[in-house]
Amino acid sequence: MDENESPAVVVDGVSKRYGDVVALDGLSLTVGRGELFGFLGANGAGKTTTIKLLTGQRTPDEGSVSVLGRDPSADPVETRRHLGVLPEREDPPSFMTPREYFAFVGRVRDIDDETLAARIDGWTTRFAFREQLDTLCTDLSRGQRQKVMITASFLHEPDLVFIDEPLANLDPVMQERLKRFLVEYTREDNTVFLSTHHIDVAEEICTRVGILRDGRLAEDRRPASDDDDDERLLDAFLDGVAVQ
Ligand SMILES: Nc1ncnc2c1ncn2[C@@H]1O[C@H](COP(=O)(O)OP(=O)(O)OP(=O)(O)O)[C@@H](O)[C@H]1O
Repeated sequence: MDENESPAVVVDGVSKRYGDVVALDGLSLTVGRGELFGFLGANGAGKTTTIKLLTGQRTPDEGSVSVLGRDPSADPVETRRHLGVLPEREDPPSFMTPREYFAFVGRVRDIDDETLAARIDGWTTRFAFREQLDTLCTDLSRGQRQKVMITASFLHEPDLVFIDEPLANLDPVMQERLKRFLVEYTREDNTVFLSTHHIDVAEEICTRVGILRDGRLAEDRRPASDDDDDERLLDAFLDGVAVQ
């Protein structure tokens, strides 16, 4: 299959252990191009592990993964050129300003100066942080640092973006703007793989949702809309969890 026709993400029978801990146990999952895929699961369910496998930071013990038709561990640097990644709990370099950090990202991702300037302008407008562009990242608030990280992960407008809990630390207005952006971005046939605990957000914006449980995909479905009788996502999530 041509790389441009292959699904955005394929996980095929993947198992991953850390010592005695079984993080993934025969996980299979396919995400098509243009989907806004919500990846849900309890703490420790294996969401971050899955993203690490898909971004070439780990290799499966069994099974295989492919992103955009490529094996990410075979050539992680080349694969990453086509991906955006917003890792959980990561900050921009404390010793750089956002402008310097974006210039660095622009250089390694081959973005020309004019395009880079236009994209930075778009993101600083969307997230209202133009005035912080020349402040050292160490002096930014947590939400401001999160805005910088989100901007950096989308700067090269990759075909596929993995974002882990992107709404963390954003105020409600910024959350709304990011949600709208994600919907628009995937309408242009880009794919977003959104790992989150915000079930309401997944229900609101995702085109498909997977719930990870016991290292496998327990649910793979469209979110319920207000006018249908499908089980709500929260109920589907709670079905597999012993609530005390
Ligand atoms: N480097 C590691 N060494 C040992 N165990 C690990 C390591 N990374 C993850 N694990 C274990 O693997 C399991 C899956 O962890 P993972 O971080 O993938 O879960 P998660 O779904 O992202 O959780 P959360 O929602 O809490 O972020 C957990 O039991 C975790 O303790």
